[in-house]
Amino acid sequence: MGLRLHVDGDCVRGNVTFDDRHEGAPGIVHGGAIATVLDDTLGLLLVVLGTPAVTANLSVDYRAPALLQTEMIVERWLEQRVDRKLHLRADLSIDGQPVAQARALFLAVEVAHFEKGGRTLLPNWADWGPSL
Ligand SMILES: CCCCCCCCCC(=O)SCCNC(=O)CCNC(=O)[C@H](O)C(C)(C)COP(=O)(O)OP(=O)(O)OC[C@H]1O[C@@H](n2cnc3c(N)ncnc32)[C@H](O)[C@@H]1OP(=O)(O)O
Repeated sequence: MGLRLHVDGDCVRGNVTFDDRHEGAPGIVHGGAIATVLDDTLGLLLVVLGTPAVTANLSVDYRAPALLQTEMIVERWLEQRVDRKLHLRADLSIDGQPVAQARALFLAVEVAHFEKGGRTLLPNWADWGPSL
């Protein structure tokens, strides 16, 4: 998806441009592709926050048609943390106009949680960022 991310204080920002592979309705990005970007890229925010965590719940408000071949801005930040529960936001916009807005509940886990996937893991969570 050509996603480029950078850290800006406690916020992670990035640019993404969807192409024909991500088409849903004619000329419009599939909602599942949008949800994937909003969910999956929250991973870098978790590295910034220093907290391994996984998505427990994700809800997306689709506010305007997301056009193919159009650069969009993705922004993610922590809204609130209560014990293991991280309430995160992720927004997608074009020229400052909202396209999609996600609210997610992530639950903090031990890095060992990811061993269930059977991959060899980097032991230090802070080193996971570049793998995005
Ligand atoms: C840079 C690289 C980064 C790589 C990692 C990035 C992560 C990418 C994001 C993902 O896409 S992760 C993949 C999709 N998600 C998952 O695979 C998660 C699958 N679910 C689980 O593994 C477990 O359900 C989970 C760890 C989320 C929770 O199990 P736990 O046994 O640890 O918690 P528990 O069920 O006891 O619930 C703890 C609290 O959270 C609440 N809770 C759990 N699931 C909830 C839910 N879905 N909605 C609302 N609340 C929920 C639950 O009610 C409870 O509240 P209280 O403490 O107040 O009683």
